[in-house]
Amino acid sequence: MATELINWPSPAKLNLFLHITGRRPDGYHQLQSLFQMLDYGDSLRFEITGHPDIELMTPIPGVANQDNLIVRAATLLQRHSDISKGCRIWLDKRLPMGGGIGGGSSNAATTLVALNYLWQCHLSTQQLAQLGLQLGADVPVFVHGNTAFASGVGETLTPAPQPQKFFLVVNPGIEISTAGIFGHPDLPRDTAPMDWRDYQFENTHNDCQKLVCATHPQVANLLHWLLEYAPSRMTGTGSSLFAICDNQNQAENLLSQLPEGCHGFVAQGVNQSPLQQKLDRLRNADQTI
Ligand SMILES: C[C@@](CO)(OP(=O)(O)O)[C@H](O)COP(=O)(O)OP(=O)(O)OC[C@H]1O[C@@H](n2ccc(N)nc2=O)[C@H](O)[C@@H]1O
Ligand SMILES: Nc1ncnc2c1ncn2[C@@H]1O[C@H](COP(=O)(O)OP(=O)(O)O)[C@@H](O)[C@H]1O
Repeated sequence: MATELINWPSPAKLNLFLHITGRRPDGYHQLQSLFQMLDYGDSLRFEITGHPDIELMTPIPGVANQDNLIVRAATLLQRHSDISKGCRIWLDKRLPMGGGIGGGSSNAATTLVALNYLWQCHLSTQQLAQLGLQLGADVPVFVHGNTAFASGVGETLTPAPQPQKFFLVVNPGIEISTAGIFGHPDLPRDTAPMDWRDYQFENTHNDCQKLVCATHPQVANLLHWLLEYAPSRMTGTGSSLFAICDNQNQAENLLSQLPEGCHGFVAQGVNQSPLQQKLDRLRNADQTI
Protein backbone atom coordinates (compact mmCIF):
# COMPACT_ATOMS: atom_id res chain seq x y z
CA MET A 1 0.00 0.00 0.00
CA ALA A 2 1.29 3.52 -0.82
CA THR A 3 1.41 5.23 2.55
CA GLU A 4 3.51 8.33 1.88
CA LEU A 5 0.79 10.80 0.99
CA ILE A 6 -1.96 9.77 3.34
CA ASN A 7 -3.37 12.30 5.77
CA TRP A 8 -2.05 11.94 9.31
CA PRO A 9 -4.40 13.54 11.88
CA SER A 10 -2.99 16.04 14.37
CA PRO A 11 -5.81 16.47 16.86
CA ALA A 12 -6.47 19.12 19.48
CA LYS A 13 -6.77 18.52 23.21
CA LEU A 14 -8.57 20.20 26.04
CA ASN A 15 -7.41 20.44 29.63
CA LEU A 16 -10.69 19.63 31.38
CA PHE A 17 -8.94 20.95 34.48
CA LEU A 18 -5.46 22.23 35.26
CA HIS A 19 -4.16 22.36 38.82
CA ILE A 20 -0.70 23.73 39.55
CA THR A 21 0.68 21.95 42.56
CA GLY A 22 4.23 23.30 42.71
CA ARG A 23 7.28 24.55 40.88
CA ARG A 24 10.54 22.69 40.22
CA PRO A 25 13.94 24.30 40.75
CA ASP A 26 14.32 24.60 36.93
CA GLY A 27 11.20 26.80 36.82
CA TYR A 28 8.89 24.19 35.25
CA HIS A 29 5.58 23.72 37.04
CA GLN A 30 4.24 20.54 38.55
CA LEU A 31 0.67 20.09 37.54
CA GLN A 32 -2.28 17.77 37.52
CA SER A 33 -4.54 17.83 34.51
CA LEU A 34 -7.06 15.80 32.57
CA PHE A 35 -6.15 15.83 28.88
CA GLN A 36 -9.22 15.22 26.74
CA MET A 37 -8.42 14.17 23.16
CA LEU A 38 -10.70 15.61 20.46
CA ASP A 39 -11.77 14.29 17.07
CA TYR A 40 -10.89 17.63 15.43
CA GLY A 41 -7.54 19.12 14.42
CA ASP A 42 -4.88 19.76 11.79
CA SER A 43 -3.57 17.16 9.38
CA LEU A 44 -0.16 16.44 7.89
CA ARG A 45 1.11 14.64 4.77
CA PHE A 46 4.61 13.28 4.29
CA GLU A 47 6.52 12.37 1.13
CA ILE A 48 9.69 10.41 1.83
CA THR A 49 12.74 11.46 -0.19
CA GLY A 50 16.13 9.85 -0.86
CA HIS A 51 18.19 12.82 0.38
CA PRO A 52 18.33 14.02 4.00
CA ASP A 53 16.60 17.42 3.56
CA ILE A 54 13.50 18.09 5.64
CA GLU A 55 11.28 20.47 3.73
CA LEU A 56 8.11 22.03 5.08
CA MET A 57 6.13 22.93 1.96
CA THR A 58 3.47 24.92 3.84
CA PRO A 59 5.24 27.40 6.15
CA ILE A 60 3.26 29.02 8.96
CA PRO A 61 3.31 32.82 8.63
CA GLY A 62 5.37 34.25 11.49
CA VAL A 63 7.09 30.96 12.36
CA ALA A 64 10.48 30.33 10.70
CA ASN A 65 10.66 26.81 9.29
CA GLN A 66 13.63 25.87 11.47
CA ASP A 67 11.59 26.88 14.57
CA ASN A 68 8.48 25.05 13.44
CA LEU A 69 7.83 22.12 15.78
CA ILE A 70 7.16 19.91 12.75
CA VAL A 71 10.65 20.48 11.32
CA ARG A 72 12.22 20.25 14.78
CA ALA A 73 10.46 16.93 15.45
CA ALA A 74 11.50 15.48 12.07
CA THR A 75 15.11 16.59 12.56
CA LEU A 76 15.21 15.19 16.09
CA LEU A 77 13.97 11.77 14.99
CA GLN A 78 16.23 11.73 11.91
CA ARG A 79 19.32 12.39 14.06
CA HIS A 80 18.27 10.12 16.91
CA SER A 81 17.67 7.17 14.56
CA ASP A 82 20.53 8.00 12.18
CA ILE A 83 18.24 8.08 9.14
CA SER A 84 19.73 9.07 5.76
CA LYS A 85 16.34 9.70 4.11
CA GLY A 86 14.45 12.99 4.35
CA CYS A 87 10.93 14.17 3.61
CA ARG A 88 8.63 16.85 2.24
CA ILE A 89 5.83 17.80 4.61
CA TRP A 90 2.47 19.51 4.02
CA LEU A 91 0.44 20.92 6.92
CA ASP A 92 -3.27 21.68 6.77
CA LYS A 93 -3.64 24.06 9.74
CA ARG A 94 -7.10 24.41 11.23
CA LEU A 95 -6.27 24.99 14.92
CA PRO A 96 -5.64 28.48 16.30
CA MET A 97 -2.07 29.00 17.55
CA GLY A 98 -1.28 29.87 21.14
CA GLY A 99 -4.77 28.75 21.99
CA GLY A 100 -4.13 26.18 24.73
CA ILE A 101 -5.42 23.37 22.54
CA GLY A 102 -1.97 22.01 21.79
CA GLY A 103 -1.71 22.62 18.05
CA GLY A 104 2.08 22.88 17.88
CA SER A 105 2.69 19.99 20.29
CA SER A 106 0.21 17.83 18.40
CA ASN A 107 1.92 18.65 15.08
CA ALA A 108 5.23 17.58 16.63
CA ALA A 109 3.75 14.33 17.95
CA THR A 110 2.12 13.49 14.60
CA THR A 111 5.44 14.10 12.85
CA LEU A 112 7.26 11.76 15.26
CA VAL A 113 4.63 9.01 14.97
CA ALA A 114 4.25 9.26 11.18
CA LEU A 115 7.97 9.41 10.38
CA ASN A 116 8.76 6.62 12.85
CA TYR A 117 6.39 4.53 10.71
CA LEU A 118 7.41 5.81 7.27
CA TRP A 119 11.17 5.86 7.90
CA GLN A 120 10.87 2.53 9.75
CA CYS A 121 12.80 3.74 12.80
CA HIS A 122 11.11 1.10 15.00
CA LEU A 123 11.03 3.28 18.14
CA SER A 124 8.44 2.28 20.74
CA THR A 125 5.67 4.69 21.70
CA GLN A 126 7.44 5.22 25.02
CA GLN A 127 10.73 6.07 23.27
CA LEU A 128 8.94 8.48 20.91
CA ALA A 129 7.20 10.17 23.85
CA GLN A 130 10.52 10.53 25.65
CA LEU A 131 12.04 12.09 22.54
CA GLY A 132 9.04 14.38 22.15
CA LEU A 133 9.41 15.70 25.69
CA GLN A 134 12.52 17.55 24.48
CA LEU A 135 10.22 19.59 22.21
CA GLY A 136 7.52 20.43 24.73
CA ALA A 137 5.75 19.24 27.86
CA ASP A 138 2.58 18.46 25.89
CA VAL A 139 4.14 16.33 23.16
CA PRO A 140 4.11 12.96 25.07
CA VAL A 141 0.34 12.98 25.63
CA PHE A 142 -0.22 13.38 21.89
CA VAL A 143 2.29 10.61 21.09
CA HIS A 144 0.44 8.20 23.39
CA GLY A 145 -2.90 9.56 22.17
CA ASN A 146 -5.07 8.63 25.14
CA THR A 147 -7.42 10.83 27.08
CA ALA A 148 -5.38 10.77 30.26
CA PHE A 149 -4.64 12.21 33.66
CA ALA A 150 -1.28 13.93 33.68
CA SER A 151 1.10 14.81 36.45
CA GLY A 152 4.75 15.80 36.71
CA VAL A 153 5.22 18.58 34.14
CA GLY A 154 2.60 16.83 32.03
CA GLU A 155 4.63 13.76 31.05
CA THR A 156 3.39 11.19 33.63
CA LEU A 157 0.24 9.85 32.03
CA THR A 158 -2.54 7.56 33.21
CA PRO A 159 -5.22 6.71 30.61
CA ALA A 160 -8.59 7.91 31.91
CA PRO A 161 -11.46 7.17 29.50
CA GLN A 162 -14.25 9.76 29.71
CA PRO A 163 -17.80 9.90 28.36
CA GLN A 164 -17.49 11.05 24.71
CA LYS A 165 -19.15 14.45 25.13
CA PHE A 166 -19.58 17.22 22.58
CA PHE A 167 -17.64 20.41 23.17
CA LEU A 168 -17.84 23.87 21.72
CA VAL A 169 -14.27 25.19 21.60
CA VAL A 170 -14.00 28.95 21.18
CA ASN A 171 -11.09 31.29 20.65
CA PRO A 172 -11.38 35.04 21.23
CA GLY A 173 -8.87 35.73 18.45
CA ILE A 174 -5.82 36.35 20.63
CA GLU A 175 -2.68 34.30 21.21
CA ILE A 176 -1.40 33.77 24.77
CA SER A 177 2.19 32.83 25.56
CA THR A 178 2.42 29.74 27.79
CA ALA A 179 5.81 30.93 29.11
CA GLY A 180 4.31 34.36 29.89
CA ILE A 181 1.55 32.88 32.06
CA PHE A 182 3.85 30.43 33.84
CA GLY A 183 6.32 33.22 34.56
CA HIS A 184 3.69 35.59 36.02
CA PRO A 185 4.12 36.42 39.73
CA ASP A 186 0.34 36.27 40.36
CA LEU A 187 -0.12 32.70 39.12
CA PRO A 188 -1.33 30.44 41.98
CA ARG A 189 1.01 27.48 42.41
CA ASP A 190 -0.24 25.79 45.55
CA THR A 191 -3.31 23.71 44.74
CA ALA A 192 -3.31 20.59 46.93
CA PRO A 193 -2.67 17.39 44.94
CA MET A 194 -5.85 15.38 44.37
CA ASP A 195 -6.66 11.72 43.87
CA TRP A 196 -7.70 11.09 40.24
CA ARG A 197 -10.54 8.88 41.42
CA ASP A 198 -12.21 11.96 42.95
CA TYR A 199 -12.37 13.78 39.60
CA GLN A 200 -15.58 15.60 38.80
CA PHE A 201 -15.68 18.69 36.58
CA GLU A 202 -17.39 20.63 39.36
CA ASN A 203 -14.71 19.97 41.98
CA THR A 204 -11.80 21.01 39.75
CA HIS A 205 -10.62 24.27 38.15
CA ASN A 206 -7.96 25.82 35.92
CA ASP A 207 -5.34 27.66 37.97
CA CYS A 208 -4.42 29.87 34.99
CA GLN A 209 -7.97 31.05 34.28
CA LYS A 210 -8.28 33.86 36.83
CA LEU A 211 -4.94 35.42 35.83
CA VAL A 212 -5.69 35.18 32.10
CA CYS A 213 -9.15 36.69 32.59
CA ALA A 214 -7.63 39.55 34.60
CA THR A 215 -4.99 40.29 31.95
CA HIS A 216 -7.09 39.55 28.84
CA PRO A 217 -10.63 40.98 29.04
CA GLN A 218 -11.52 39.30 25.71
CA VAL A 219 -11.16 35.93 27.46
CA ALA A 220 -13.14 37.08 30.51
CA ASN A 221 -16.00 38.40 28.34
CA LEU A 222 -16.20 35.26 26.24
CA LEU A 223 -16.18 33.03 29.32
CA HIS A 224 -18.97 35.10 30.84
CA TRP A 225 -21.00 34.64 27.63
CA LEU A 226 -20.44 30.87 27.49
CA LEU A 227 -21.33 30.33 31.15
CA GLU A 228 -24.83 31.61 30.41
CA TYR A 229 -25.39 28.47 28.33
CA ALA A 230 -23.24 25.60 29.61
CA PRO A 231 -20.53 24.56 32.08
CA SER A 232 -17.45 26.24 30.60
CA ARG A 233 -13.76 26.72 31.36
CA MET A 234 -10.45 27.83 29.86
CA THR A 235 -8.13 25.15 28.44
CA GLY A 236 -4.39 25.15 29.20
CA THR A 237 -2.94 28.63 29.52
CA GLY A 238 -5.63 29.98 27.18
CA SER A 239 -6.77 31.67 25.10
CA SER A 240 -9.35 29.07 24.05
CA LEU A 241 -12.37 28.19 26.15
CA PHE A 242 -14.66 25.21 26.00
CA ALA A 243 -18.29 24.60 26.84
CA ILE A 244 -19.50 21.10 27.71
CA CYS A 245 -22.67 20.58 25.69
CA ASP A 246 -25.55 18.15 26.14
CA ASN A 247 -25.40 17.10 22.49
CA GLN A 248 -24.06 18.06 19.05
CA ASN A 249 -27.10 20.21 18.25
CA GLN A 250 -26.64 22.39 21.30
CA ALA A 251 -22.95 22.83 20.44
CA GLU A 252 -23.68 23.72 16.78
CA ASN A 253 -26.40 26.10 17.86
CA LEU A 254 -24.09 27.95 20.25
CA LEU A 255 -21.40 28.07 17.56
CA SER A 256 -23.79 29.86 15.22
CA GLN A 257 -24.38 32.60 17.83
CA LEU A 258 -20.77 33.37 18.80
CA PRO A 259 -19.97 36.99 19.64
CA GLU A 260 -18.21 38.98 16.91
CA GLY A 261 -14.47 38.37 16.56
CA CYS A 262 -14.61 34.90 18.08
CA HIS A 263 -14.00 31.68 16.19
CA GLY A 264 -14.81 28.17 17.21
CA PHE A 265 -15.49 24.60 16.31
CA VAL A 266 -17.54 21.71 17.59
CA ALA A 267 -15.69 18.54 18.50
CA GLN A 268 -16.41 15.28 20.21
CA GLY A 269 -14.21 13.94 22.96
CA VAL A 270 -12.51 10.64 22.08
CA ASN A 271 -10.57 8.25 24.30
CA GLN A 272 -8.05 7.27 21.63
CA SER A 273 -6.78 10.04 19.39
CA PRO A 274 -7.47 9.95 15.63
CA LEU A 275 -3.68 9.69 15.16
CA GLN A 276 -3.45 6.43 17.12
CA GLN A 277 -6.56 5.13 15.35
CA LYS A 278 -4.86 5.82 12.00
CA LEU A 279 -1.65 4.09 13.10
CA ASP A 280 -3.58 1.03 14.30
CA ARG A 281 -5.39 0.78 10.94
CA LEU A 282 -2.10 1.01 9.02
CA ARG A 283 -0.44 -1.64 11.18
CA ASN A 284 -3.43 -3.98 10.86
CA ALA A 285 -3.39 -3.53 7.07
CA ASP A 286 0.37 -4.29 7.00
CA GLN A 287 -0.24 -7.55 8.86
CA THR A 288 -2.85 -8.72 6.36
CA ILE A 289 -0.54 -8.24 3.35
C1 LIG B 1 0.31 23.83 30.72
C2 LIG B 1 -0.08 23.40 29.34
C3 LIG B 1 -1.29 22.46 29.50
O1 LIG B 1 -1.60 21.79 28.35
O2 LIG B 1 -0.40 24.57 28.61
P1 LIG B 1 -0.80 24.89 27.05
O3 LIG B 1 0.51 25.15 26.32
O4 LIG B 1 -1.54 23.73 26.52
O5 LIG B 1 -1.61 26.13 27.10
C4 LIG B 1 1.07 22.63 28.71
O6 LIG B 1 1.45 21.53 29.49
C5 LIG B 1 2.29 23.39 28.35
O7 LIG B 1 3.01 22.56 27.47
P2 LIG B 1 3.84 23.11 26.24
O8 LIG B 1 3.04 24.14 25.50
O9 LIG B 1 4.34 21.93 25.48
O10 LIG B 1 4.95 23.85 27.03
P3 LIG B 1 6.51 23.95 26.78
O11 LIG B 1 6.73 24.39 25.37
O12 LIG B 1 7.18 22.74 27.29
O13 LIG B 1 6.87 25.15 27.77
C6 LIG B 1 6.59 26.51 27.50
C7 LIG B 1 6.97 27.28 28.74
O14 LIG B 1 5.95 27.08 29.74
C8 LIG B 1 6.51 26.86 31.01
N1 LIG B 1 6.03 25.57 31.56
C9 LIG B 1 5.51 24.62 30.73
C10 LIG B 1 5.00 23.44 31.26
C11 LIG B 1 5.07 23.25 32.65
N2 LIG B 1 4.62 22.13 33.21
N3 LIG B 1 5.61 24.19 33.45
C12 LIG B 1 6.08 25.36 32.92
O15 LIG B 1 6.55 26.21 33.66
C13 LIG B 1 8.01 26.93 30.86
O16 LIG B 1 8.39 28.23 31.23
C14 LIG B 1 8.27 26.80 29.38
O17 LIG B 1 9.31 27.62 28.98
N1 LIG C 1 3.58 23.56 13.92
C1 LIG C 1 3.26 24.54 14.76
N2 LIG C 1 1.98 24.84 15.00
C2 LIG C 1 1.64 25.82 15.86
N3 LIG C 1 2.52 26.58 16.52
C3 LIG C 1 3.82 26.33 16.34
C4 LIG C 1 4.24 25.31 15.45
N4 LIG C 1 5.56 25.30 15.49
C5 LIG C 1 5.96 26.26 16.34
N5 LIG C 1 4.91 26.90 16.85
C6 LIG C 1 4.96 28.00 17.86
O1 LIG C 1 4.37 27.51 19.09
C7 LIG C 1 3.52 28.51 19.66
C8 LIG C 1 2.43 27.83 20.50
O2 LIG C 1 1.58 27.17 19.63
P1 LIG C 1 0.46 26.11 20.06
O3 LIG C 1 1.06 24.81 20.36
O4 LIG C 1 -0.56 26.13 18.96
O5 LIG C 1 -0.17 26.77 21.34
P2 LIG C 1 -0.60 26.16 22.74
O6 LIG C 1 0.62 25.52 23.35
O7 LIG C 1 -1.09 27.36 23.50
O8 LIG C 1 -1.70 25.20 22.45
C9 LIG C 1 3.02 29.31 18.46
O9 LIG C 1 2.71 30.61 18.80
C10 LIG C 1 4.17 29.23 17.46
O10 LIG C 1 5.03 30.33 17.62
